[in-house]
Amino acid sequence: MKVGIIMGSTSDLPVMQEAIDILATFNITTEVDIVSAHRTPEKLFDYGQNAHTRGINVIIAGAGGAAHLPGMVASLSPLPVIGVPVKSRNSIDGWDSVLSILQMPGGVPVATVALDGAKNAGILAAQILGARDSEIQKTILEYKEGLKQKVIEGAKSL
Ligand SMILES: Nc1c(C(=O)O)ncn1[C@@H]1O[C@H](COP(=O)(O)O)[C@@H](O)[C@H]1O
Repeated sequence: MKVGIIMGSTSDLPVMQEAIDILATFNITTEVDIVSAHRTPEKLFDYGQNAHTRGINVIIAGAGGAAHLPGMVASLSPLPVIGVPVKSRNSIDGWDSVLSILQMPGGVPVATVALDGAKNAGILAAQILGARDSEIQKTILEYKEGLKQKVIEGAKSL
């Protein structure tokens, strides 16, 4: 089981690192790459058409600005694509990225997380894999238990 994590630019890495990190804590293998629909269109086509043949099960795609990367990958790949809108430099407060990833036409879904929500993208990818892998699902249940305990402990310290 492997998650492919792609982003439009190395400048997205500080945000996308959170997806890489959370998947590492779940012991899920990731393959990280920079792919841009605008700047490396041939690489985008190759990635979208072949990711599923290379053993990738879910794709997380992050991009800022006119964020065409997640939607274009979704148009080419049979895999589930999770889109991460990134609030990049010169963005219109991140709305440019949010809307261009969220508002996909019918037939080509991208599961869009919150602005800079790479951590949730990683968790969602793990949950998708966990639907078919009981070990991963167990890890997710433990993670959820940890969240619950933190809230309970926090409430006790009030
Ligand atoms: N949205 C896209 C795509 C794409 O969608 O193909 N390629 C790069 N970008 C975005 O441009 C922003 C600025 O990139 P630079 O920092 O490299 O100028 C980044 O957030 C990137 O995701």
